[in-house]
Amino acid sequence: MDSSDRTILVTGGAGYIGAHAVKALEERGFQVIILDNLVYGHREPIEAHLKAKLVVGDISDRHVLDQIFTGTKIAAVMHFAAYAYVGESVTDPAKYYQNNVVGTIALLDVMRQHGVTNFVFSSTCATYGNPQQIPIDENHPQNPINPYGAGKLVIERVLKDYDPAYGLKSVIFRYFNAAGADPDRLFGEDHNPETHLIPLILQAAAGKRAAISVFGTDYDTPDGTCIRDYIHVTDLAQAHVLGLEYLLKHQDSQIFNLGNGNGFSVKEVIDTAKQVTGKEIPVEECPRRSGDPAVLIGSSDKARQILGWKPKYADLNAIVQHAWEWHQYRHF
Ligand SMILES: NC(=O)c1ccc[n+]([C@@H]2O[C@H](COP(=O)([O-])OP(=O)(O)OC[C@H]3O[C@@H](n4cnc5c(N)ncnc54)[C@H](O)[C@@H]3O)[C@@H](O)[C@H]2O)c1
Ligand SMILES: O=c1ccn([C@@H]2O[C@H](COP(=O)(O)OP(=O)(O)O[C@H]3O[C@H](CO)[C@H](O)[C@H](O)[C@H]3O)[C@@H](O)[C@H]2O)c(=O)[nH]1
Repeated sequence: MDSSDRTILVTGGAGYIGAHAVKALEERGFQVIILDNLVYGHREPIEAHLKAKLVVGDISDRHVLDQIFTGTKIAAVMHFAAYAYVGESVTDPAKYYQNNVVGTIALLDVMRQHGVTNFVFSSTCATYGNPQQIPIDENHPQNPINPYGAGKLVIERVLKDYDPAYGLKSVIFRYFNAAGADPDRLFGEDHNPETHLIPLILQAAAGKRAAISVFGTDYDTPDGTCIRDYIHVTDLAQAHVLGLEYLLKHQDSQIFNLGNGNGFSVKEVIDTAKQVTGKEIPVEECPRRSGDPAVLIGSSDKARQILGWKPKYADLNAIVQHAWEWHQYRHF
């Protein structure tokens, strides 16, 4: 790999996980072009804190993609761009299949035309559906229970078929619950609307919302609330750099879970946030949210063994602490 082979196209790089990944790529000496339509992404922190060139455009815009691939030799595409609201995917599945499936296939078509054959894909533990055993490893059956997970699974299948047919090599990451923020406070989780547990708890701690709703207290878990595997976004970003380097070196398609292998209940996350923030966090007990499995915990042994990935911030305290610092000190 010479220096001209170190430019990576990062779609969705102005979003939550994408921005952290671009930071990690730049720290590792990669050049980055971000393609983001800014429907959910944020321009300001990208332009303030990253060297990457931001192209504002859509993954399904063939013209924009042609310009990017013609202008620069792209070693790989890291594909974060997608819609990611599970609930909305149930009420408006067309929006999800159009963007996450049709849009991704359009991107893959243009890559093929330009001879770009390395692809890193953001998949999700939502492709597994209701777990048959815990922890979930990569061989667990995949039976998604919502259109968001189903669409991600379609792309996993497309990638499986494109490898032998077109030589398209991919690393697929199935994330568990991405959380936390950049320890240097440059980026954080800034979804609008926000649906994820930790940022909503911190909004309640900051007095920006009246209370945190706890969706279900009658699950078959020790305290009756759902258990999830929270993974620090900086550790996710690091895994992407390792996955990319593995792909470029070995030209070998792989699938990896990314989680910590530890589960925390909703009540435990709220208790941790109380300790970290020193604030009262009003709680409102609510009915279950439809489609939520009681427990989701992943085994990431494969990523540890093959990629040498070691999460640096596996402790829930650090995850919540970094998220809280970013909430308090954010500039944008
Ligand atoms: N957040 C999680 O816990 C989680 C878990 C599993 C998988 N994922 C996946 O990780 C990826 C990133 O998630 P995130 O939480 O950072 O979401 P995000 O919404 O913060 O980032 C997605 C980015 O993609 C951009 N985008 C969407 N559609 C686009 C299009 N057609 N063209 C160009 N840009 C487009 C958005 O503007 C946004 O900046 C997604 O693919 C998501 O499905 C996220
Ligand atoms: O206000 C809230 C928000 C969430 N929860 C609970 O907190 C847990 C975590 O919920 P999140 O919405 O933060 O995340 P999910 O577990 O729904 O995450 C799923 O959706 C994500 C997409 O946003 C990713 O795909 C991820 O891999 C997938 O597990 C769930 O038990 C949920 O019921 C609450 O009790 N109150």
